[in-house]
Amino acid sequence: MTDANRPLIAGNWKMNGLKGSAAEFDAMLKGAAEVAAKADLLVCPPATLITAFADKARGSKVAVGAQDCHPKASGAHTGDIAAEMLADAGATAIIVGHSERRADHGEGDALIRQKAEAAWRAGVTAIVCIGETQGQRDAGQTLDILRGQLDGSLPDGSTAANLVVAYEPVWAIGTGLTPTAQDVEQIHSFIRELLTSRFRVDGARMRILYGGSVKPSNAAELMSVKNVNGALVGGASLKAADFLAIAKGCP
Ligand SMILES: O=C(CO)COP(=O)(O)O
Repeated sequence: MTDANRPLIAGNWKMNGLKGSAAEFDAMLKGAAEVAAKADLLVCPPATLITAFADKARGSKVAVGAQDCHPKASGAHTGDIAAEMLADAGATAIIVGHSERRADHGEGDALIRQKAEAAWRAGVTAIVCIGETQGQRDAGQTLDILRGQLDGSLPDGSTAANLVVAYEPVWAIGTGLTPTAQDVEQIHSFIRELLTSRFRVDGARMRILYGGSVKPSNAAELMSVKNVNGALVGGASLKAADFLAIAKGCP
């Protein structure tokens, strides 16, 4: 069941992890069965670890994903990785449009939409990230920014099965700050309205994850907010105990 009725707890390891991190991933695999009733689990390690992790995870309750892809399937793009390569390595989902890529690599909505389509072409789910910066929030632009990012980066043809939206306020990432539950509810319901008006039944069933300083201590509160259908977890996804505790916090 890949829809809003079942939470997804996704770990984004960002640029962290060496071969030695396999022990932490093993601990996640070991504990996964215990939390499987609560949520689907996805771990997105750096690309260098996808093959090894996917091999380990085969037949387990943990899926393995990637953090970015190139829009094209192959060609002269030194250093880039195609969605097809990630799928071949064992990834079943690809994060696209993370704010760190929007900021570090100047990625815009049109490119992110192409990357989401590339994920589909490779047969995997696209996890599209959106979120406002502190400056945009202070200027009262949050909803306009989110509307623009959703309109621009979600392809036509998005369904509850092939696309997940992750709302990650940039000011909450890695800072220990989180919006209040009321703010999260307001923003997720705004996102839900936009998804439903554009994608109809699929928009109503699409998962909307919250991301930004999710920890075991705040997971239960955030995950019980209406229209929060899981979490995209950065720092706390690097430790099996924390990652599993966040999944346990799902209602
Ligand atoms: O960016 C994030 C996940 O993609 C969130 O990171 P933190 O959980 O470390 O704040």
